[in-house]
Amino acid sequence: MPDIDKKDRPVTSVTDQEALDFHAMGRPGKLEINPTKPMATQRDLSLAYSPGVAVPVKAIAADPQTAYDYTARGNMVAVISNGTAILGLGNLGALASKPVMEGKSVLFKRFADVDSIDLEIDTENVDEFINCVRFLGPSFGGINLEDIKAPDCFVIESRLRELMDIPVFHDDQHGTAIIAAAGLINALELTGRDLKTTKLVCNGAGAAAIACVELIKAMGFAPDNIILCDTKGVIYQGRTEGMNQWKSAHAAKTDARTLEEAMKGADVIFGLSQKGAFSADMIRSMADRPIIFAMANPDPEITPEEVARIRDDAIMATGRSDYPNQVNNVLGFPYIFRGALDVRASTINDAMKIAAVKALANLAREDVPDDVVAAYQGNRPRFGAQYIIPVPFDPRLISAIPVAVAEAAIETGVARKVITDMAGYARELSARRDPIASTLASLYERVRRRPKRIVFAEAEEEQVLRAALSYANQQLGTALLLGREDLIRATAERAGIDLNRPGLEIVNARISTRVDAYIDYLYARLQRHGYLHRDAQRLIHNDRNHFAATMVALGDADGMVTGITRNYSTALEDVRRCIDEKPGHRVIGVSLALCRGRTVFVADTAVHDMPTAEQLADIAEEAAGLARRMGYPPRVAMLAYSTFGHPSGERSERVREAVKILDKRRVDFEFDGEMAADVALNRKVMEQYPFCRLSGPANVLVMPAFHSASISTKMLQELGGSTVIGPILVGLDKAVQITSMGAKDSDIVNMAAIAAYGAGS
Ligand SMILES: NC(=O)C1=CN([C@@H]2O[C@H](COP(=O)(O)OP(=O)(O)OC[C@H]3O[C@@H](n4cnc5c(N)ncnc54)[C@H](OP(=O)(O)O)[C@@H]3O)[C@@H](O)[C@H]2O)C=CC1
Ligand SMILES: CC(=O)C(=O)O
Ligand SMILES: [Mg+2]
Repeated sequence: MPDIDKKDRPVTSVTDQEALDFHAMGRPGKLEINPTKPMATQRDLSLAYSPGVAVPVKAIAADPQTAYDYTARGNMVAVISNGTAILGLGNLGALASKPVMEGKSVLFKRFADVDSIDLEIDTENVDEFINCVRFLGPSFGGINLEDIKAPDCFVIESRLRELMDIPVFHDDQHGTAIIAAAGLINALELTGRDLKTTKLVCNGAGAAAIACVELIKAMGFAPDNIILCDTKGVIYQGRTEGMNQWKSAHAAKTDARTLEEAMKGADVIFGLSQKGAFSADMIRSMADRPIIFAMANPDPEITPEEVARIRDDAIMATGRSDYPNQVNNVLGFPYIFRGALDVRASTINDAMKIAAVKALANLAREDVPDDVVAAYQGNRPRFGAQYIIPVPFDPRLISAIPVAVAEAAIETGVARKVITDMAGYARELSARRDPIASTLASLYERVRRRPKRIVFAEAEEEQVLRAALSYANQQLGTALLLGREDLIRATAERAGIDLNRPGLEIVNARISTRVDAYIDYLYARLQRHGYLHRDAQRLIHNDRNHFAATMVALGDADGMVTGITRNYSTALEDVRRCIDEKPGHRVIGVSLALCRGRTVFVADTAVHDMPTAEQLADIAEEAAGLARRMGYPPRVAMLAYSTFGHPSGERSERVREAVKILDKRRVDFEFDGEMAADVALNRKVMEQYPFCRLSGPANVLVMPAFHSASISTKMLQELGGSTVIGPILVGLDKAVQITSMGAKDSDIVNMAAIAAYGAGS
């Protein structure tokens, strides 16, 4: 059934060195802590600390529930491990588990806006561990236990659940079980199987495996149809070696003694064990249309390619994000805790888990709406063998799962706060999620499906080489490294970059056979602009930007990225000598500012110094077009210092005029102005102008001039903690992106991917 062709193969998305560099870059690790209140003045200090802080102290002492109102507790989850079962890597200790735990904390924030901190506890003694965690209750709204080996994890979790009055949830058990159960329900439906008669083998009898088996039994799976295996083989009734009470509870009445024997004729196999545990023969021996969930991380028990070589009727899932059907607890824990925290649940009970299973399974069966297609690489997936479970970047997860979990908590009486307006709650949840991550992820995915040849015009620079390597490693296409070969090789050697890997090609301008064609092309364009033939020769021979842009213009590359060694406007002038604007378009720069869950497009941040009214209208059209292509229905605010005529002034006139021009052009997006930035961005302030035609806060801000665009985006970045991507060049006839000088390798690769996307991926 799965059609594993080239595009579905896992991309070796990162090298070991890249992973280390990523973690070491900037502030080491993946987390930092930021205050949520101003701490600038004497008054702030008096409120936040002594004497003001005494007031909430007394309020909490009088009524502990008010801790949810006056402290961060209600949105704070601890991710706690002792590192005894780190992914499928085994017991590597508390300290080594820190990157995974920081990662889980980041995922809490990224996907569900839950604040989270990792705590690594350096003991394998169960009692010590419990004692360490049990007293942390006042600090957190929930405890997410992670990567603790079985059977210790069962004792730890159940004792902590008794001792603490906040949710304690061992993610490897219940998170995994919830996702696996949701995927299984859908796979059974697709293969026409009945829960009660399906035969399942689960390889692994640890934390994840035992929880999966318990949950699916609770959902109606016949206990006699399940066989568990561990390193000693089948867990059968009467076995004594390597047993514990949790394994015994699931010991099967069977003559099978090995995994190989157990798998003969099985309908479903769960792998929650170790890399490579399933052989080709085992897969071959399964029933027709088998369901194979190889969930070990980072490497599955068997890969989808291996399965595809053996049979074509399987439904295949792994724990990885680089294959279809990712069965991984990342789909669960952020959202389950979100729902539990929002109703101040005292626990996460079975009803809440089953509600999450159903919500997840149902979501995969729903039609994927237009505004979500971006999360699915631009393709609209349909419920089927290659799509049994939503992808982690599906923006619907944030509203679907927490609502189901919160409702179940309220119904079962474990909620300490009742939400009555569930529809309003769902809307609030959606607003917590910033869609840019999905946008960028889907942009990368689209490029991966239609890879492009991108010239990296400054390939003698180390960060450009790193970006090129990352571009190739992520299978976005071929990175053409433009520069002097000896210098590129010297830089690569210094940086430890292997230039022989596929996807990297050096283009040595000096010996290129295309030089004459490039000179002729450039001379033909520039001869009536005061350039001699030898000027064109000089530009092609000596200037990387002209060479690269001409390569793109003549179709020898799909796009280019430059900007590290030359300021933006100079690089743009170089490019414009070689490439025109797209007919009917205007070249502008648009910056994406991502701030506190919001994304705004700011234009023009690159080209027009003091645009005329006509040019402002063009800028609005170009920026709205980009926003729409990136999945945001544009709401354009034409910004000025004044709002709808007040205070009046000559500088706002241009902006008012631009609005009239857009009216005349009958453009197909929302726009209004002139207005000040607070009116554009703040719903409450906008409500003071009931005639304003924007249906909500603007997401495209057209600035009255280059200086205001540039100053405001840079201030957002430096003072507002925003991430700013761009300026992204739009309106050119070919795909060219220019980074800022000194951009990091990750910025450069983003721009290269945006160029590749612009080239028609
Ligand atoms: N996709 C996902 O979301 C998740 C995947 N996992 C993966 O599941 C695996 C197990 O994790 P977890 O349950 O936390 O770890 P545990 O340490 O609690 O359990 C590991 C279990 O796997 C068994 N096992 C190990 N190697 C083999 C093998 N070659 N054949 C049969 N059984 C084997 C062990 O057997 P024994 O009892 O004999 O020692 C043990 O029962 C890991 O690879 C992990 O990455 C875990 C959580 C989530
Ligand atoms: C995904 C996860 O939690 C694990 O593999 O342990
Ligand atoms: Mg884990």
